[in-house]
Amino acid sequence: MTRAVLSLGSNLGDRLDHLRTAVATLGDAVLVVSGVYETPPWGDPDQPAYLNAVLLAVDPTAGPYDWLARARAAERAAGRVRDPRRRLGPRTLDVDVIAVWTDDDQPVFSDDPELTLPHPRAHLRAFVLRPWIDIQPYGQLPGQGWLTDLLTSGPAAAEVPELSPRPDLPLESMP
Ligand SMILES: Nc1ncnc2c1ncn2[C@@H]1O[C@H](COP(=O)(O)OP(=O)(O)OP(=O)(O)O)[C@@H](O)[C@H]1O
Ligand SMILES: Nc1nc2c(c(=O)[nH]1)N=C(CO)CN2
Repeated sequence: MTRAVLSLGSNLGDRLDHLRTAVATLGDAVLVVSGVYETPPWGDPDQPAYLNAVLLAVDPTAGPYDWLARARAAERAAGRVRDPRRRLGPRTLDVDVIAVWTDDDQPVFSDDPELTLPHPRAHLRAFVLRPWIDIQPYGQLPGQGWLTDLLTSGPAAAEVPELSPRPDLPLESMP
């Protein structure tokens, strides 16, 4: 399995630093990183605004569960503490596995609660789709369709105007 789209989110502490920790932890597998967006909290409104970004990672040796393990390692590196009473509550870093493709470019589908693929709520989240389309303008969310369609007429479309691009917060260091 080679290719994965991962989403990054942070709304506690030094948010940009936490996103950078995720990119650094994923290391050489990272192919391209989106710009950063400031986004209102989704699903649990009583918490600070998030910084969100999406990245495309490639590693011929990584299977789907390796991407999950790397996502969890990045969250640990950013000191994430889980609050079991608040599933969508604030966090230093959240790294979700949005979708994975095999060597021959076939999307992976899984209904394992430990790793559901594609991520079951990705199509509802402008904070995932908007940064993703920056790095893959012709991208598709497997099982849901074109990113362009999801962003213009899907359930996430209404939230797009609430996202603020933050070009002043680059995730990757300039050459
Ligand atoms: N595609 C996926 N990416 C990340 N975690 C997943 C995925 N599918 C299932 N999980 C499982 O979801 C559980 C909860 O993960 P987490 O606490 O990061 O959820 P969350 O980020 O708060 O909520 P959401 O999944 O809605 O973004 C984890 O135990 C993980 O194994
Ligand atoms: N804007 C925004 N809202 C969220 C986010 C997130 O990354 N961005 N993550 C959540 C839990 O996964 C819950 N709500």
